[in-house]
Amino acid sequence: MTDIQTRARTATDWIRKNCPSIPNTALVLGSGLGKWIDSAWIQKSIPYADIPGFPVSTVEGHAGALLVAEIKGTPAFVFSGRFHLYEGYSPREVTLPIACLGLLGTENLILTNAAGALNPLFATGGLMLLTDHINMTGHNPLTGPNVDDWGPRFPDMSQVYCPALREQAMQAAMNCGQRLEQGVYVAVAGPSLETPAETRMYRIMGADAIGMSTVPEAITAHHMGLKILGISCLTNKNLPDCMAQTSHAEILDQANASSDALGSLLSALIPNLGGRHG
Ligand SMILES: O=P(O)(O)O[C@@H]1C[C@H](O)[C@@H](CO)O1
Ligand SMILES: Nc1nc2[nH]cnc2c(=O)[nH]1
Repeated sequence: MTDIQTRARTATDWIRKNCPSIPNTALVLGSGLGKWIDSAWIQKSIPYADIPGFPVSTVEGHAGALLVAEIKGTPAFVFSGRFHLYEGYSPREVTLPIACLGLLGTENLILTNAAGALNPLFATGGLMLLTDHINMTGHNPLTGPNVDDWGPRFPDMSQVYCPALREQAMQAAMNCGQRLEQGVYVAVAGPSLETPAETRMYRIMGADAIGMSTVPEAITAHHMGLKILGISCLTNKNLPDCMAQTSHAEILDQANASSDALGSLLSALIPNLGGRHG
C-alpha cells in the first residue's frame, strides 16, 4: 500500500466511526464562500487536525473543518477549507479528502472556488458553472503507481463535469432567478497571480475563468467515479488589456459578498440531487 492509500484509509475509517451518517453529496467550499451555511444545519464540525492522516489548511478564508450538515433537510458533507498546491502539499495530499469520499461511497461532489474572470462578458460577483477544465498546474494527483482499486491507470477525461448535474444546476439557477454563466476553468499552481501576458495566453487557450484549485480534486474524483459539479465565484476580472491590480484580501471580500448567491443556488440544488440517501 502507498503512503497516501494508508492515510486515506485511516482517515476514511475514522470518518466512518465518528460521523453520524455518510451523506451521498459532498461540497467543497472555496475561499470565503461559506458564510451562507446556517449553523442550525450543522450536526457536527470536525477540525481537519482531528482526522488522522488529513493535511491541515493554512490559507486565510479556509476554516479547515469537515461539517456533517443537512442543507435544507438533505445530508451533505461540507469541506470548509481545502488544500492547495501552493501551500506546499503534494498533488496526492491536496486531493486526500476527495479520495476519502470515494472510499466512503459518496456519489455527488460539488467543487466551488474563487476565480478570476478571463471572459470579458462575465461580471465580477457572478457565478460560473464549469463545463470543462484545463490543467496548467504542472501536476497530476494520479502521478505515481496507480491504485487499481480506486480507478483506471488512464482515466478518460472526455466528460469530467456531469451533464445531468449541470442541467440540474441550470434549472436551480433559473428557479432562483439567478444568472449562471457556463465556461472553462483553468487551474494554475499559484500563489502568484497572472501577468497580463499570461492572462492573454490562458484566454487564447479557451479558458473563461482562472484559479488555483478544483482541477486536482476533479481529476481524483473522476478517477474514482464520483459525479462532479464545479462552480466558480468570479471574484475579479482578469483581462489582459485592462488589467487591474488585485489582492487576496479583495478576492476574499468579493467571495464573501457573493456567498449568499452561491448559497441560494446550492440550497435549491442539493435537495434535488437524489441518489442513495436522497
Ligand atoms: O480555494 P479557492 O480556489 O477558492 O482559492 C482561490 C485560489 C487561492 O487560494 C485564492 C487566490 O486568491 O483563491
Ligand atoms: N490564479 C488566479 N486565482 C484566482 N483566484 C481568484 N481570482 C484569481 C485570479 O485572478 N487568478
